Amino acid sequence: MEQKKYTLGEYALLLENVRMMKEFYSDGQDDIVIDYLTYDSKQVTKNTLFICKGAAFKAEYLDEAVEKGAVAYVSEQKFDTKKDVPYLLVDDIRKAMPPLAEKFHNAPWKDLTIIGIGGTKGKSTSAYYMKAIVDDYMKATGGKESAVISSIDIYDGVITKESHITTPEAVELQEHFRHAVDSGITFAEMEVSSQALKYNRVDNMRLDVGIFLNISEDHISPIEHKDFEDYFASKLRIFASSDNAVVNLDADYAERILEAAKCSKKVLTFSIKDETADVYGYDIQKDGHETVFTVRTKDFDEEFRLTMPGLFNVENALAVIAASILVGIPLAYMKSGLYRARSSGRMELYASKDKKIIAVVDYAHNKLSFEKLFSSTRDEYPDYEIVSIFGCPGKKAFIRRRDLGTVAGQYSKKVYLTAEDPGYEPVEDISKDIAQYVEAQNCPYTMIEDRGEAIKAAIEEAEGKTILLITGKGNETRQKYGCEYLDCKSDVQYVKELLAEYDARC
Ligand SMILES: CC(=O)N[C@H]1[C@@H](OP(=O)(O)OP(=O)(O)OC[C@H]2O[C@@H](n3ccc(=O)[nH]c3=O)[C@H](O)[C@@H]2O)O[C@H](CO)[C@@H](O)[C@@H]1O[C@H](C)C(=O)N[C@@H](C)C(=O)N[C@H](CCC(=O)O)C(=O)O
Ligand SMILES: Nc1ncnc2c1ncn2[C@@H]1O[C@H](COP(=O)(O)OP(=O)(O)OP(=O)(O)O)[C@@H](O)[C@H]1O
Repeated sequence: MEQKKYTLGEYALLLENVRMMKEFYSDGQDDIVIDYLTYDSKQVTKNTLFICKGAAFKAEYLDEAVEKGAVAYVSEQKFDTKKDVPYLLVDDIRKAMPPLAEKFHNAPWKDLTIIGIGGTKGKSTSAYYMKAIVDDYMKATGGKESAVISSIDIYDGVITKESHITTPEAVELQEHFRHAVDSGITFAEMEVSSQALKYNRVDNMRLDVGIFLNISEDHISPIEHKDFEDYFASKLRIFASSDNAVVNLDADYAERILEAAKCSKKVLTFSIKDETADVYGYDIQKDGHETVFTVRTKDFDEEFRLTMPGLFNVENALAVIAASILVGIPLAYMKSGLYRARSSGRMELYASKDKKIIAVVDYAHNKLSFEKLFSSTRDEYPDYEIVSIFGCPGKKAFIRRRDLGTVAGQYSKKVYLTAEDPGYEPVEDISKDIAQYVEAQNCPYTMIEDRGEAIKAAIEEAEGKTILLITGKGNETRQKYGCEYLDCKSDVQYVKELLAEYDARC
């Protein structure tokens, strides 16, 4: 469908109306129609309104943009461009992007039911649980597969791609929503990161439901959040954008989360501990590889099943059951969707033919997820000894080295320390940092930089029934070394190949 386009003057008026405009220089070109909006000079085409933003922005990007067809730029400062071009100066470019993006794409979010998912851990898993439920409902009612914006991948009806960021900038976000609406899609699930909330990526749109899963110390570093309060306060901002809210009563700081959620029209709580929760999960048991649990709400008291391992996933399931209730999805689709739901690179389980080795590829990489993963594995597989294989990223979230080393050391028979996006830091230095905490738990360890070699050694050296927890990379096929992303096999690929070799040997 052809979208309505606006003139430079109309964008200027918008910024004036929302009191963001500092200075407008039109050079008499108010009536020029804007055909494209971007902050990346490489993407500029004819009649683009170009956004200058970011710490790494250079004046030469603007010159390149003008050369390629930008007819005006929005910026916090004036640039001495090679060619004279109109400009719109604003105080805060991050705040200015969402209204511009919303107008350029004609507010597509208004035509979608959007479920936003926030929290330290479980966002991607819950997004795919929600998607499975919505898509079962859509299939039964003749609707289109829902759109999803997650840290794993993005689907919007037009684009399917691996993600590089959890929550895109408003310019891309609204473009994905526009694609979805134009493709006839009516539902979207999206992860809402703390960075997105801090840096206004989800301004100028509403979530039909905002889910708050949990909060634990993470993402604190010079390039993310300066401290826990900044991280937590950013996460709580999800409710300011949500019509309805879902809150985990079992989360740390639940009272403060509930207080913040009060600005939403309706709040549904969930819990596996508190019977008074609106969505109460109880009787959680294993039935073979399946997790069985019962859910009590004011309208039903029903058994659900998850085929994806991980007892902690019951919490993610309760969250999306609450969201499904809020958007009116019938019970049958909650059940069928959750039964088949999967999340790529999360709790993917592979066993050797003799069942002596189970390899779990998972994405746990902070304290909260490590504690949940290791304790849940001990409960779900009591006959197996845990051996873990993981690393930590270079130059960020330093606290993880202590937390992961300690938790893994507590639960594991042996730890293999390996590469996980080392960036500019030598893997050996990162591994040594983690190793001191593993050692403090009297747990033996080995340092093997190559992930494939580390997994291979763990399989070859396994004694008795062993469950390998291979964490932190999921299904990713790239490792960050320096500023380069180098192609590599995913942990899933390594596990499949190495278990096949093991089976052939036995
Ligand atoms: C703090 C923050 O929001 N940073 C994001 C932000 O960077 P920025 O605005 O500073 O821009 P920049 O990277 O300095 O680049 C400068 C500008 O030059 C432009 N450019 C660059 C090259 C060129 O040739 N031409 C050109 O026009 C770029 O398009 C960009 O606009 O905009 C960039 C996209 O333009 C993002 O990639 C970047 O995320 C960085 C890489 C990042 O790692 N962010 C993490 C911390 C993050 O957001 N993580 C959360 C998950 C964590 C959580 O749960 O909170 C997430 O949502 O992914
Ligand atoms: N509700 C939960 N509580 C704690 N840990 C969880 C929960 N759900 C999943 N996990 C663990 O956290 C890992 C990451 O899960 P997931 O990718 O769903 O979270 P996320 O919030 O998207 O994470 P990230 O912000 O790192 O992308 C999983 O592999 C699992 O080990």
